[in-house]
Amino acid sequence: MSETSPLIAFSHVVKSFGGNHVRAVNDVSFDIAAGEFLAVVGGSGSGKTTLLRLANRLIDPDGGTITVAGEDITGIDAIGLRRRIGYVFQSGGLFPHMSIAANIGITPRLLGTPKSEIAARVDELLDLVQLDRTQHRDRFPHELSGGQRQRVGVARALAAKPRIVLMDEPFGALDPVTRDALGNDYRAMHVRLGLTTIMITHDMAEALLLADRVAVMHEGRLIALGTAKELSRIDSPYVGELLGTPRRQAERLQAALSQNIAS
Ligand SMILES: Nc1ncnc2c1ncn2[C@@H]1O[C@H](COP(=O)(O)OP(=O)(O)OP(=O)(O)O)[C@@H](O)[C@H]1O
Repeated sequence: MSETSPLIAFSHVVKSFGGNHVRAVNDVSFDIAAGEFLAVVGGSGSGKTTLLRLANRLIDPDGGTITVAGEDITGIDAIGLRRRIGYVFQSGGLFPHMSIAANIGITPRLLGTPKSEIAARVDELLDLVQLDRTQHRDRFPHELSGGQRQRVGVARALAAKPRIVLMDEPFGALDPVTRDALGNDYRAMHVRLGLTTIMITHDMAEALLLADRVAVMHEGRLIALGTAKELSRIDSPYVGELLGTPRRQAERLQAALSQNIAS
C-alpha cells in the first residue's frame, strides 16, 4: 500500500435485505485515510449500522467492493479481519456473566495470548480508559454506571491493538456531561494511538466536534461527506437541516450567555 492509499475504501457498495425490498446501502463510495476520524450521521434506518457491519464482514455486500489496507476484504478470513478491527457497540455489548477483566481480555484470549500478558494488557487498558484498576477489574457489568460500561466497551475494542475502530452510537445512551467527557477522551486516544475511527452518531454537534469529516447517510445513500466547513457549503436541504440544529443551539447559547453577563 502506498502512503496515499486509503486505509478503508468503499466502492459502489450495495446491500439489500429481504430480497430486494430494503436497499439499506445503495451505491456508496468513500475513502478513509489512515489516522482519520469519520463520523456517520443520518436518520434512523438510513444505513449507518449496515455500513459498519459491511466494513468488518459481519455481512457481505451484494455489489461493489470494500478494501482495507488495499486488500479486498471478501478475500480475507472474516474472523481474522474482525480481530483486527475494534467494534464498540451502542449499549457496551459486554457479556453480563463475565468480569470486566474477562470482558476486556476476551479477544487476546481467543488469539491465544498468555494469561499473564492478558492481565497486564487489561490493566494497561483500564488506565487508558481512566477506570481504576483495582476497583473495576473484578466487577461485573451490572455493577458499573453506563459511562463506565462504555469505557469498558472502548477498552475491549482496543484490546487486540487494532488500527481501525468502528463505533455504533457509543455514547448515545449517556447523560450530556458523561457523553462529552467520554467523546473527548476517546478523541484523545484516537490521536495518541494513531487509530482510524468510524463513529455513528445521531448528534450532529458531536459529529462536528469530534470527527475530522462527517458522512451524511439518507435512505441508503451517502449524500454528503466533508469537514464542517465543506458540509456548510453543500446545497442540500437535508444537510442544511442537520447543520441547522447545532448552529441554532450555539446561537441561542451565545445569546443566553451574553445576556447573563450583561445583567
Ligand atoms: N438484518 C436485516 N434484515 C432486514 N433488514 C435489515 C437488516 N439490517 C438492517 N435492515 C434494514 O436496513 C435499513 C438500514 O438499517 P441500518 O440498521 O443500517 O440503519 P441505521 O441508519 O443504522 O438506523 P438506526 O439509526 O435506527 O440504528 C433499515 O430499513 C433496516 O430495517
